[in-house]
Amino acid sequence: YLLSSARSPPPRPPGSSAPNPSRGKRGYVVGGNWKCNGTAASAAALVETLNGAGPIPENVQVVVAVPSVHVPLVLGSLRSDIEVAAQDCGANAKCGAFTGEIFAGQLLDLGVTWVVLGHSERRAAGESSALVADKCAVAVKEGLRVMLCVGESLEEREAGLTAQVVASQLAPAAKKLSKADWGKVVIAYEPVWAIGTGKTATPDMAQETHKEIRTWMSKNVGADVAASIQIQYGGSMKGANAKGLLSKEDIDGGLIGGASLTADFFNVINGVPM
Ligand SMILES: O=C(CO)COP(=O)(O)O
Repeated sequence: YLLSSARSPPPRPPGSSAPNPSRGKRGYVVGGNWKCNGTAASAAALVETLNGAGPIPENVQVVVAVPSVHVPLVLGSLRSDIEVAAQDCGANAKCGAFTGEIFAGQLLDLGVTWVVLGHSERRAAGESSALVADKCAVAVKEGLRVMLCVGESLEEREAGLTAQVVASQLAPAAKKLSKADWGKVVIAYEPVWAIGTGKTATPDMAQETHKEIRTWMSKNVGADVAASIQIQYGGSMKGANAKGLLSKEDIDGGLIGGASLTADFFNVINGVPM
């Protein structure tokens, strides 16, 4: 697939947010998931808000996941130190007769550098972890970076199944992806009960699951990958609660829904420890 990126390359290569010496090699990734919100006019206004917000700290990589229909508008107008993600892509490994799908290579062709995969709202619409893993493999092969979302329901948490659920969501990806592929992946831990509900996991609850994810990755993919992979927290994260979450050892950023549609997104970004 011929790539002719419409956007000049981002100033920082993927994955190169500056390290914080106290946390090994990992910098932070803060994603804004706009979900299925907005019009062309409101997307343009949000771009203006982001363009006018202050500088981004050295140790943070910022990405916004915008509705596919708004990708060209955002790529053409957004400040170049924020990267652009799609919210999904197809499992098809090429262009062709796949009505309604978007091939990962088509996203790269536009200048999109990331894709969110396996969001709970897509899983609720019927996506299996096996399908999500297939999509991850195609996306990474084409050169996209992936935010791979996992997370348990309230029922599962109350039954003590959180660690098992996230492991089962990661397992098919672990079968499909090589260690090098994992270098292109960020895991977003998003407990379903915290998404859009105003109920945030406490920093300690989130840290516990992030640590379990890292331990699982160490056993099932490799200690090196586990040590370097960035794990974002998502679920009612906003400026007011970001600092507490981001101060935790295994929380390497956030994936922000509602608050990413407002200037509060930058309060999350600025909540990252220096
Ligand atoms: O789903 C989310 C990000 O992907 C989180 O959404 P909220 O921040 O609106 O809870």
